[in-house]
Amino acid sequence: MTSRPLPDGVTLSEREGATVLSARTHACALDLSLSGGHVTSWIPNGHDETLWLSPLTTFTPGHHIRGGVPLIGPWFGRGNSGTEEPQHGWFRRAQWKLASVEVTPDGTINVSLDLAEIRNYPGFEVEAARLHVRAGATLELSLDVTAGGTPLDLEAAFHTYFLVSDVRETTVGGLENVPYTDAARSRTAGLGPSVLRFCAPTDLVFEAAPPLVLSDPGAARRIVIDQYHASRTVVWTPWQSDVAATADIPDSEWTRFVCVETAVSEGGTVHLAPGTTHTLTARYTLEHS
Ligand SMILES: O=P(O)(O)OC[C@H]1O[C@@H](O)[C@H](O)[C@@H](O)[C@@H]1O
Repeated sequence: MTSRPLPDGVTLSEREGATVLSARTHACALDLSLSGGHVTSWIPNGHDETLWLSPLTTFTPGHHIRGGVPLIGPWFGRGNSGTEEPQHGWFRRAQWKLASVEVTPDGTINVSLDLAEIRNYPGFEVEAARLHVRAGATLELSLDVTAGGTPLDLEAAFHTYFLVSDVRETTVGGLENVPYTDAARSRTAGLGPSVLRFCAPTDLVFEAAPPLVLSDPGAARRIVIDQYHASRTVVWTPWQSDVAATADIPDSEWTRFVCVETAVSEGGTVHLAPGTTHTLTARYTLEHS
């Protein structure tokens, strides 16, 4: 961004070498790191924290942050080939730069970040990417990805870690009869239940991205998840049995989050002609229940 002054309530600070933007307005509090283009906290006025952030995470540039909203792309997991490195692509490890920030009279914060570090991997030529964050009573995230000079089979996701009081009590509605593959169980196929509950490690890839409701009765709240230009919803929790496999999640924290990911991935790839752009959007709205 130019050297224009930041709006009232918006500050930039440094954490472990990363630049962190914090905004405090009468509509919400928002924190995001320019390393990874990563939203780490959103607290709409009248509610508690929405996003889980690992107490063991690092913000160090070049690594990825555990928790918040990791930006996945330009491939998901190990990609269509099954062999891409690093896992979940490089957007979440790259440096992003502040393109603009404004606060509207109602306290909504609009931030745009541009991908500042294009990495070259054969078959994944990215010309540009921009993240738009609109945070107030709702949080809306849009990721524009533009293909480079060759066609791009794009995979991308908002890999959002929602803070819940207990994953064992948490449910997800909106996936009834949606076909899924179960990545935790040899990719067996199934159909989503009317209400998805958690009782084991879960890694379900649903073949649609409908509106969802994440219910957290312990916190007496619901989170409405609206998804646009997405083809997949991924629901993940390592559960108690698998949490130790992820070094930057304390073993005791497994009950405290569930990932509901708005994605174009795993059979739902977007085929982009050179120079064309796809925009993936997720919007979160909190309701007291
Ligand atoms: O540890 P990572 O790379 O952030 O991935 C966490 C999880 O992310 C999910 O999206 C995947 O479906 C899981 O298979 C994976 O374990």
